[in-house]
Amino acid sequence: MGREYDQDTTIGAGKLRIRTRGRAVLSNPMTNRGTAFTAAEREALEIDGLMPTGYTTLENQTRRVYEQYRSNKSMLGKFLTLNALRDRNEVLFYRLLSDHLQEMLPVIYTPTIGEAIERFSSTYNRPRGVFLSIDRPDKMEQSLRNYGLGADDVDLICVTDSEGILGIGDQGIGGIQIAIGKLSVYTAAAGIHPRRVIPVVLDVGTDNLGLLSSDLYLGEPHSRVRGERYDDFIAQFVSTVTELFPQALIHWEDVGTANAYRILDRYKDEVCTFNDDIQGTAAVVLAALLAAVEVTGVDLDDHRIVVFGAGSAGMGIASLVRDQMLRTGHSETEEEAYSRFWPIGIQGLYLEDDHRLHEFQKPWARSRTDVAGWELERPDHIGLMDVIRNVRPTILIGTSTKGGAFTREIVEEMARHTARPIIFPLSNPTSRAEATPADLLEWTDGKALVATGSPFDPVDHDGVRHVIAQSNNALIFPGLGLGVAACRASRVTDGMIAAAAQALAGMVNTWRPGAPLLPGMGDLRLVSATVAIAVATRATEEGVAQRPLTDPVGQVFERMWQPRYPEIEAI
Ligand SMILES: NC(=O)C1=CN([C@@H]2O[C@H](COP(=O)(O)OP(=O)(O)OC[C@H]3O[C@@H](n4cnc5c(N)ncnc54)[C@H](O)[C@@H]3O)[C@@H](O)[C@H]2O)C=CC1
Ligand SMILES: CC(=O)C(=O)O
Ligand SMILES: [Mg+2]
Repeated sequence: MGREYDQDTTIGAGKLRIRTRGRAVLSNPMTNRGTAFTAAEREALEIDGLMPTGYTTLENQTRRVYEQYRSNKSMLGKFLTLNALRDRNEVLFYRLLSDHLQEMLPVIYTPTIGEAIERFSSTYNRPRGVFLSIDRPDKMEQSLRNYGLGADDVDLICVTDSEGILGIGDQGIGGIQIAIGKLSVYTAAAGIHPRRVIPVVLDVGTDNLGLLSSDLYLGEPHSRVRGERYDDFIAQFVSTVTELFPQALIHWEDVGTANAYRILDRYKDEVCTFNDDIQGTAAVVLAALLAAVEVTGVDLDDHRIVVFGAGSAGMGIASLVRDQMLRTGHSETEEEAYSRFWPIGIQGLYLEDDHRLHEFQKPWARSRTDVAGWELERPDHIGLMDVIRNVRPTILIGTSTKGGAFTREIVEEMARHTARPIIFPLSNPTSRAEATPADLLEWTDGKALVATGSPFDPVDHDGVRHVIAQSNNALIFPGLGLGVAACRASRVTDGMIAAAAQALAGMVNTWRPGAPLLPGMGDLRLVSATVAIAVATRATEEGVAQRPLTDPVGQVFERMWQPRYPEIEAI
């Protein structure tokens, strides 16, 4: 038996050929268009009489569902309303989202998605995505096939093992929502076709005791599997998806620190893959830093950078900034570039003899001689305040998950030694942000150059309106995915990540006091297309593009799916 419908998903919206009739047409979100079916379509699809006779255009439907959306009082209510709409009518969902991207991004993405993930099992009503259990490896291939997509039908697979969801840690099976959320952003921002993607959660258990002790928890009810069995499961996943969907880009999301770099290093030269928290974040933050550094008038190489929370995201940022210093600055050796960074984790400043450091963190650790003679608040611990006092940093990056860590005392101490302190509290969701922009601007008398991970309102200080850049990897990953799809890149190279950062940096204009350090989320479609063109161009230059790029602008725009009702043919 064939599928319920057929759609050419390779270019534009394509033509929708529908095989089913009657109520089945209305219960499939990809074929249903509610009262926007014309009289002729209603007759051909045998749905006459199954809805009111009135006809509504997509524009009017969008106005109607927007009113329904606005009537929700809570953010989670808005999230659930949007989810229900997507389950009814996917084109209408994306049309609404695209028309109100800036307003709705905080609902389908950070911060609201954090709450939706935490409450996944208790608010569950219908499945979306693929759930793969470590206890049933024999079912992996069939589960992926059951999703119903063929070898050439998939551009993107977003996968998480849920150990490090945003800043809220291990969320077990609920992590599927971050994969779904990221893929929604790919579609809304970059026009990746919603039927050419697969969200996946790798259920390897959870160490979250709250979830394990709940009767409603829907994941494997045991602690997180680690070691060889975990690695074998990841290897099986990578080989199964590359065999089933050879054109798909594998996007890793919110994998725990101990595994994120290992997985990336193991597979990045073998398959088309990237880690969003490490590489996507690095690219967006580099772009924001380049804008901030320009405002300070001090070369990037001459800044002293504290990375507070030097895990996946923090070390990814440091690596890309280091590469930028080596490529364009006056740092001649790696040692010189490394010497600009001061990484801090939960145990304090990273030191060379700290056996708790992961392999990827070791090159960043400071030597004991670097800190000899420092006056410390506590003799056995080098904390953030100690580093601020002794190093006098000019840039402070927060990727620690520790809400409120950048206190007034710390920020005032930093501001004492630098004219324009660059301070990026990047942790998500909002409750985890290391500081709020309003506080940072007040404590520095309007001098701080600020970017955040979750959205914040503008801040008025001393007659200047400071528009706060949201330095979130959402400004990068959609364009990266689109660029890879447009030229069929076989790998995601470091050069492609750097090209994405440079393209984004090129869109920033900071001449006006208080101007944001990055484009706004309302411009996400333009940003994503610009990033995609740069990525596809670099992939071609580096010889990893499998499709000739004769017309980069045309080839990228041609691939951007638009939320419109395609022409219908009843077959
Ligand atoms: N704005 C953006 O686009 C992105 C933001 N993030 C945010 O960054 C945060 C970290 O994410 P990942 O790097 O993926 O997590 P991770 O778990 O890999 O890294 C967290 C790091 O913070 C350190 N840390 C934890 N508690 C600390 C404390 N009290 N004091 C000092 N250091 C502490 C840990 O030692 C670890 O090195 C999350 O809140 C996440 O939402 C992550 C990716 C992108
Ligand atoms: C934005 C993102 O990827 C995170 O907070 O983990
Ligand atoms: Mg993430």
